[in-house]
Amino acid sequence: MTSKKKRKRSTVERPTIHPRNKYSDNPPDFGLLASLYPTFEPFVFYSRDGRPRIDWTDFNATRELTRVLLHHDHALNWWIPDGQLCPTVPNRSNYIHWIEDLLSSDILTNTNADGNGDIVRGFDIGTGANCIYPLLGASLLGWSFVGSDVTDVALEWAERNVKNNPQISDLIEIRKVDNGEERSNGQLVDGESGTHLYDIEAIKAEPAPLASLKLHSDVHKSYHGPPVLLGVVRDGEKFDFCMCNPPFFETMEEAGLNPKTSCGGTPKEMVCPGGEEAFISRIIRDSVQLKQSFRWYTSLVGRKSNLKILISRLREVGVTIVKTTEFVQGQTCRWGLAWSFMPPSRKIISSHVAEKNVLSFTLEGLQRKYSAIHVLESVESFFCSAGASCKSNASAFTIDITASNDHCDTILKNELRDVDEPAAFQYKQVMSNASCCSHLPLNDLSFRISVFQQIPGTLLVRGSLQHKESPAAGAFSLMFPRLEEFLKAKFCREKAPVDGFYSNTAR
Ligand SMILES: C[S@@+](CC[C@H](N)C(=O)[O-])C[C@H]1O[C@@H](n2cnc3c(N)ncnc32)[C@H](O)[C@@H]1O
Repeated sequence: MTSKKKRKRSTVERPTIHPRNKYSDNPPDFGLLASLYPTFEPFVFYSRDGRPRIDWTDFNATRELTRVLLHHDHALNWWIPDGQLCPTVPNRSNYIHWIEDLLSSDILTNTNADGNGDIVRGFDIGTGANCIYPLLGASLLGWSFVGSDVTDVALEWAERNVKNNPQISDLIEIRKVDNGEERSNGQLVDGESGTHLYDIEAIKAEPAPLASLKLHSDVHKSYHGPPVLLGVVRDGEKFDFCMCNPPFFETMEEAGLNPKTSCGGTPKEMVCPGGEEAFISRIIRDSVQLKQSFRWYTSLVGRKSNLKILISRLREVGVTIVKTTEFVQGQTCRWGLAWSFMPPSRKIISSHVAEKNVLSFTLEGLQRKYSAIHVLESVESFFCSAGASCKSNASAFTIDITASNDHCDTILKNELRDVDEPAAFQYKQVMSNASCCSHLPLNDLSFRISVFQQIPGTLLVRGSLQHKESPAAGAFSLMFPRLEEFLKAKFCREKAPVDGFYSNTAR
């Protein structure tokens, strides 16, 4: 086995996780679970360093892991049929804890859905056969749920998973979404036609006149599928929140199958026309009608470019608040998006300064021959060529960089000579460069660049400043766009479709 293939267990490699997550201090111990659960034991093997592992590309192994974790740590009985989307328990728990944070924050006036301050009531849009969010929310926090879905298999298995847990079954209702043509609130709905945690944005949106529900951005992607909230939420119902892990993709090819994991997922679970942008836009449109029926509307978002589009839609419809968070899960990054129409209970102060400490961009439409490791090497050459010190961790896909004032100055004063020369990457001096920064603060700048795979052909590059209060933070903000420019020029020059996967940088 090469050294690259050896994956070291370290705090960097472990998914960053919510501090209240059961697994934040105690990641699942496969060895212990194998000794306790004979059905799990055949899936565990030991690598040369003696650590117990499972084959993440084996659906049966990931499903059995989820089953034993839910049993061992949450006292839940659970199962799904072959091929259905298999949730990872630590990751799904992060979303639950983020909602818990939203509900307990003093951002909104603190009246809960049932008005008596007791039971939290949630709505899980597309609960799936696995019914994971209601099961976790009910067992961890005593929340009650309506879990909706459209497919027979999801409804049947979600019901089974609820009934097999009598201790919480009273808390969960599985609700069928009619897949036919129906009218709701006067709208025709088409029938047939998918850590750490920290806020990256907290904005108080300006209410906009709602003369029409037609959004400017509707020209991009629209949803033509079964009802989502409108027509599913009943008259007079109130909820504290809704949550959703939407069908992310527009086609099954786009969904690809991450060769590193096998979490299953049928086309009906993973795909919807218009992908997540269209699906979440429908939730937004429904929320405009349902307004204060929910205190918080939330959804997962799989692509950062969509997050930006969706935030601008929310600004258009006059929500009172938008919150976002980033869920880092191994090499995958997802975002949480939350909004409300409730009056905020206090003035929200923009976390603008904090945002500058974490910057990111996506590289979309990567040519097939390139992977995260090539991007990582180029990041290294970008900074090393300016003299900065770089310590890379290929297994965690990160590079820690320390740059002096002079190194930053070199980067900011220069432009790329030829991005096709990766090995001998050079800078060309441009003395008249207007954006150069020759009077940077003297402290060294330390930051980490991480590369995450989002979906096949799309990588997320994230830079995080190690010392948030560093006086050199401004230099970091100036250098990062240079890195983006460099990597995009090198890796995303070809915008042609690659195996059915299209770049959407122009959106
Ligand atoms: C990505 S899966 C999420 C399943 C589960 N919540 C999880 O996180 O593993 C998306 C689910 O949404 C369901 N779905 C698609 N359109 C829907 C709609 N209009 N209303 C409710 N569920 C829908 C699919 O059947 C699928 O079960």
